[in-house]
Amino acid sequence: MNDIKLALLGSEGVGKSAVLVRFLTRRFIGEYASNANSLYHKRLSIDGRQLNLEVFDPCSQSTEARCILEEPVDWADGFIVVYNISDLTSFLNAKHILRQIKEARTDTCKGEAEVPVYLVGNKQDLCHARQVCEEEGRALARENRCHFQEVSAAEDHQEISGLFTRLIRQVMEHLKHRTDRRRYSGSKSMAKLINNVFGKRRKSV
Ligand SMILES: Nc1nc2c(ncn2[C@@H]2O[C@H](COP(=O)(O)OP(=O)(O)OP(=O)(O)O)[C@@H](O)[C@H]2O)c(=O)[nH]1
Repeated sequence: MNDIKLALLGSEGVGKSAVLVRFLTRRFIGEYASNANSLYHKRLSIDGRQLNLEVFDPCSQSTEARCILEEPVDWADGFIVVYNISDLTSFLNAKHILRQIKEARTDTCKGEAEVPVYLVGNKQDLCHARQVCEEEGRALARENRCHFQEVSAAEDHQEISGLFTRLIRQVMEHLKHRTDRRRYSGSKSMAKLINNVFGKRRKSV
């Protein structure tokens, strides 16, 4: 059984939990308690392979989450960086996060292929209030050599399911070719890191 670890990053209120819950449950839930970091678990099968998926959804309100990239960036096998297309500040923050991931990974994983990252512009249904055009998102993704997609967690399941599946496939490929496996395991698992640093809150969906 493969273990796949993903982290969702982005500004407060961009819809990280909404995107994740759409993928995990197919439902859109309007409001989430968002005062704690969460680790979600799901078993799934992709291309006939059984996977244990763990997704870290940090609470961006917590001061701890702001420095989340400083410590456990090495934990995740792949990242989803989310911004809100109707909020330019969240896009600028996504840019900053992409840079942080790149820098952290360059320092710790020299010589390895780049970690798979998906840049996601959420709240596409709010295009009447759009502050970031699709081309800007695409260009930022190109610059950072990552995938890009605009979605609406409020309105669509298909696109979100598709993007998670593509990212997971890419992660499986990446792990297969990774020579120096630096993944945390056992006592250094993310669950323990989160429990130690942020307090316990784990979810199964
Ligand atoms: N219109 C619209 N609203 C959305 C969409 N996705 C999320 N929202 C709303 O945006 C707000 C924030 O969503 P969350 O999923 O809690 O955002 P988050 O990024 O997890 O927020 P933090 O946990 O505070 O960092 C909620 O009111 C959601 O209902 C979307 O695609 N369209």
